[in-house]
Amino acid sequence: MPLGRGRSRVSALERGEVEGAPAEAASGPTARPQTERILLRGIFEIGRGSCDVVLSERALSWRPILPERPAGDSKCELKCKEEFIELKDIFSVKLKRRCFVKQQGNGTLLGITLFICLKKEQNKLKDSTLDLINLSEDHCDIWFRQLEKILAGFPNRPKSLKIFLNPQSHKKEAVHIYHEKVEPLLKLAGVSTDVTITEYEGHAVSLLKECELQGFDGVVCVGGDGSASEVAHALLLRAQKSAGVEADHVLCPVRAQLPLGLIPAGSTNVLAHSLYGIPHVVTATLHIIMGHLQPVDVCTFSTCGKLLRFGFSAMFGFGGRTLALAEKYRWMSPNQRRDFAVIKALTTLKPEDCTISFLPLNNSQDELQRQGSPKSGCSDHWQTLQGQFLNVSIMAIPCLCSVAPRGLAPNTRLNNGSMALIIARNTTRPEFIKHLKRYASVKNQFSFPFVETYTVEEVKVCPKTKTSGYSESEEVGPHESASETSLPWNIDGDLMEVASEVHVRLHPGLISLYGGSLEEMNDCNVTCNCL
Ligand SMILES: Nc1ncnc2c1ncn2[C@@H]1O[C@H](COP(=O)(O)OP(=O)(O)OP(=O)(O)O)[C@@H](O)[C@H]1O
Repeated sequence: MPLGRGRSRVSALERGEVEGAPAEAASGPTARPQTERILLRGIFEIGRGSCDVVLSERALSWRPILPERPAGDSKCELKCKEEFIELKDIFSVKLKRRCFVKQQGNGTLLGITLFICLKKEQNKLKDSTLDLINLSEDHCDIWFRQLEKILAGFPNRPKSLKIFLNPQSHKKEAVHIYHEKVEPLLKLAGVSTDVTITEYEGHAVSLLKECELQGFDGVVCVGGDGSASEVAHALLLRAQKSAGVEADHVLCPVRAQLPLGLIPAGSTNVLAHSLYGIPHVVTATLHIIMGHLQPVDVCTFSTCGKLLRFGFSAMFGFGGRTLALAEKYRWMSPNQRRDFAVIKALTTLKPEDCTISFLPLNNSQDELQRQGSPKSGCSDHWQTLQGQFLNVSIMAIPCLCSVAPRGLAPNTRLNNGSMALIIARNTTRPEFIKHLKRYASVKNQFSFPFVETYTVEEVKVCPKTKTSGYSESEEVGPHESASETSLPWNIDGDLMEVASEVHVRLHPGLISLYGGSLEEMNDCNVTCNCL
């Protein structure tokens, strides 16, 4: 750790209550500034010894008080090392009291307990405590009030949350996960909650159309990708309605008014995994409590000029067919269903005949825009690919998941203002399987002659229908039912059957999610091999 001489960060936490070191406070290893104004100074027992404790504007630091020793005693110097935590890593403060069973009143004061967010390995966050022991009511009261005042001053930390919980997610454990792991931490942090248990698919959308959101600082979804993207979609629809924007034909959508937090409780948790670097419930909860906000790019998916939905990623071809098959076998367990669908889709592998047009993200084009040329006039920047494609992925976020720990689109970021367009042209089944297997390994999954990747801001995928060739913005014919002509799209894990061209546009930072950026994260360990 790059710390100043004789100063170390939160080692008392490592020694004390936290099992399984190493740990460091969530904001990372920065040195404590020396020029801060001191707010309070006093004596507390920390660990097993008395300490001189200083509360300054950004940190709480302490140094053991030791009896005087001859100068140059190196052991003594070592013991006198100052330790500190940054105040932004503290999420709650409580008075610590000893209460006996059936005791009336408050019990005997022991001191103050600070609740701290610690950063562990593999992007995990963990809650921990630091006890400042002092039996004086007056002394503790002054410190307690000052610390409470400081904690109330972090603007992004939510005080009240609207929570949507899908009881059917994954193995129907979302309710249990919420009550066991999420609710206690929210209570500890003093966050009030209003929980709605969804009753059917689309319930969150209809509730979010009408429900009162005034007084809430954020919305949280407890579930998998289907639920999470449904709530994100609903929040964005609501924002358009509030701003008087016609959502069906939205070109420049307005931002969601409230941030969204995701508690991973589904069978796939790609969104939460991409956001937190790990699909870990306590990590997700602590990001929400600490008010870590991350603007995230969102796509609009439209067909025939009408909005299908807001979303973060889509797959067409193999990815769409696999989901369509998995949905048919809902009675199987989520993992069985997924593996079975992958194998079935591989045995019936077939390419889609389509035209893909895309607008590459282009700096020179950005320059043109800055100089005043309208982007819509630059039609010659569009590029077109025509042919047979096994899979088309369009991803605004990296899409980390257990089968692709570095992400399905490892080169994109949550808010880099671009989407990854990844195309697998027609090839033999063994070659395509090799490409899929690479997602789980450290080798480059894109280094195949049939795979192409582009960084884009807009994409149109126009499938060729049996009856009428390429079906750009075409309504379904009189003798065709939508299901006969439509093709399956996987949009954020939700199945959408679309018959015509799908137009995908990127909207940078359209929603704020509680989480961290991938740059701050690390350790995307490659551990699995699904095929
Ligand atoms: N009470 C409910 N009964 C049935 N479906 C529901 C209910 N509440 C929500 N849903 C819908 O269930 C779908 C899937 O839920 P969710 O994503 O939470 O879990 P999952 O299927 O286990 O995970 P994933 O989508 O990540 O594979 C969502 O589209 C959501 O709209």
